[in-house]
Amino acid sequence: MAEKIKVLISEEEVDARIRELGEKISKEYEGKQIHLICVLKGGVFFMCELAKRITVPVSMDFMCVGSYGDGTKSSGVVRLAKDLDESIENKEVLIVEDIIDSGNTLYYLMDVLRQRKPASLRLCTLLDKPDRRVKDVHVDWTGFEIPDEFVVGYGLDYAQKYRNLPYIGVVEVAE
Ligand SMILES: O=P(O)(O)OC[C@H]1O[C@H](OP(=O)(O)OP(=O)(O)O)[C@H](O)[C@@H]1O
Ligand SMILES: Nc1nc2[nH]cnc2c(=O)[nH]1
Repeated sequence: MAEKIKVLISEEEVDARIRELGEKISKEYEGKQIHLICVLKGGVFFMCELAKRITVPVSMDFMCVGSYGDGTKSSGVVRLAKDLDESIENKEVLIVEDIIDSGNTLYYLMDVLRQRKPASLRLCTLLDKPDRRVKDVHVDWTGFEIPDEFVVGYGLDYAQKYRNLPYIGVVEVAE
């Protein structure tokens, strides 16, 4: 079975939108330092590009969580594989995620991080798939709302493949 990738959002569209988000976020945090938290593994490409477009000072840390394994459906159980290195107490925390789908991952993560008493806790996601939400999550900045399709690229994988695509695509399996 061969897999083909259909482009859903082009590299140029993604780049332009990340620039816009960087401007908006920089304005919102004027005079402050942002502590970016990247949700590994998928969030890493978006985090790097977004961080480069933010003009206020930033620090960053990384957390690794997962509930999908190699499949296309959330198991519903979020596993914390790597915690943050530093305390977030009194910091202006911005979580940077590649996608919010069922909401299970972010619901869990926001709950864990809120208990650590950051000065503020906000969320920026490159993609949002609102049709599949089972847990209510407040999103502060969204790159693109997308339909209910399993997407790859820009950090997003299908059985660990395709994370390195510079655009967002949908996997089509041809017999
Ligand atoms: O809203 P949800 O349904 O919880 O889905 C969103 C999560 O799914 C993906 O992570 P995944 O568990 O595939 O781990 P990965 O980033 O390491 O690929 C993605 O990076 C999000 O963290
Ligand atoms: N690769 C990938 N991971 C996801 N995790 C939650 N939704 C998705 C999706 O559409 N694609």
